[in-house]
Amino acid sequence: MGTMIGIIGGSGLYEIEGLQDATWQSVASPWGDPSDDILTGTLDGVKMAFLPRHGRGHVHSPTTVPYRANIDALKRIGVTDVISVSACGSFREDMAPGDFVVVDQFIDRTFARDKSFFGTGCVAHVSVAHPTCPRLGAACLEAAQDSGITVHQGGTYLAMEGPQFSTLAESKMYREVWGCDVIGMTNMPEAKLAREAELCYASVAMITDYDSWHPDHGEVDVTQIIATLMGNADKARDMVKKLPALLGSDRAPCPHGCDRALEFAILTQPQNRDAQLVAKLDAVAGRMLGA
Ligand SMILES: CSC[C@H]1O[C@H](OP(=O)(O)O)[C@H](O)[C@@H]1O
Ligand SMILES: Nc1ncnc2[nH]cnc12
Repeated sequence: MGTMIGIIGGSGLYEIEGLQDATWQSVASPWGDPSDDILTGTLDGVKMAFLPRHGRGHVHSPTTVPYRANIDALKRIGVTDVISVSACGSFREDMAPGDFVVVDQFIDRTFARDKSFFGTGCVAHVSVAHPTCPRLGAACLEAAQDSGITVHQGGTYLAMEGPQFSTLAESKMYREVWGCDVIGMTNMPEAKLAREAELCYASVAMITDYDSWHPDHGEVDVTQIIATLMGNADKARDMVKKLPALLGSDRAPCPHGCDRALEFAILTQPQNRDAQLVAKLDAVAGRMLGA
């Protein structure tokens, strides 16, 4: 099977440049409409897909991003590796605005989103102990370093519901008690859904601010975030351009098993499965369900 890199662009990253045969294509999903059309093309001989998470023109809030449709649509068009690029606040002095962090853990505090493709009539329990793919994360780290970006390896991302930013008390708790490194509003349930869909997933946080805990920086100011994002977006595009050469067009089975996550996860017996749900799972779990 060939590699197809899927980039989910967060706030400030609504398109990427340099794709050969670039086309915006509409992808229908049984899970609803994705955030936008998907830009497909080729870069250095590797197939690429780009989906702006909030839609072009920033239409979807973190709560209303159609996470299931997005992951389903990416898998449906053949994406094998998903890289999320997201604007994030920082809980660490040494992770400064302008820096990137290759996130490897999450704490999920979101509560108003559909978090699974599975449910009544087809129950599955996948492991998300290690929610990101180390192979893909390593490629992102190298791509960022090669682009001259100050990038940190590893970090815990607190996923909050939003859309309001954190209170000072929350910010201090996430930092001092829970030991989180960065905060954002969108990587959950995205990472969990990617695992259910047996896709490798890596997350690159572009630091835009110090959230509200920092005594010298006061509260989060979205105009400041946007200003930082404008500088970050070009860096993110540079990083993306380096990824195809690092990942290559031939794809071996994931050494960490991301592409086999459903192997022993589906508990509902074939005779007890809901036919409609099984049909909706054709792209996500067709390998296991034979749908
Ligand atoms: C523009 S500030 C808040 C907004 O930015 C982040 O979006 P994304 O993760 O898609 O880059 C954050 O999660 C909020 O949605
Ligand atoms: N401080 C912050 N909190 C949540 N999401 C963010 N996105 C960018 N900065 C953020």
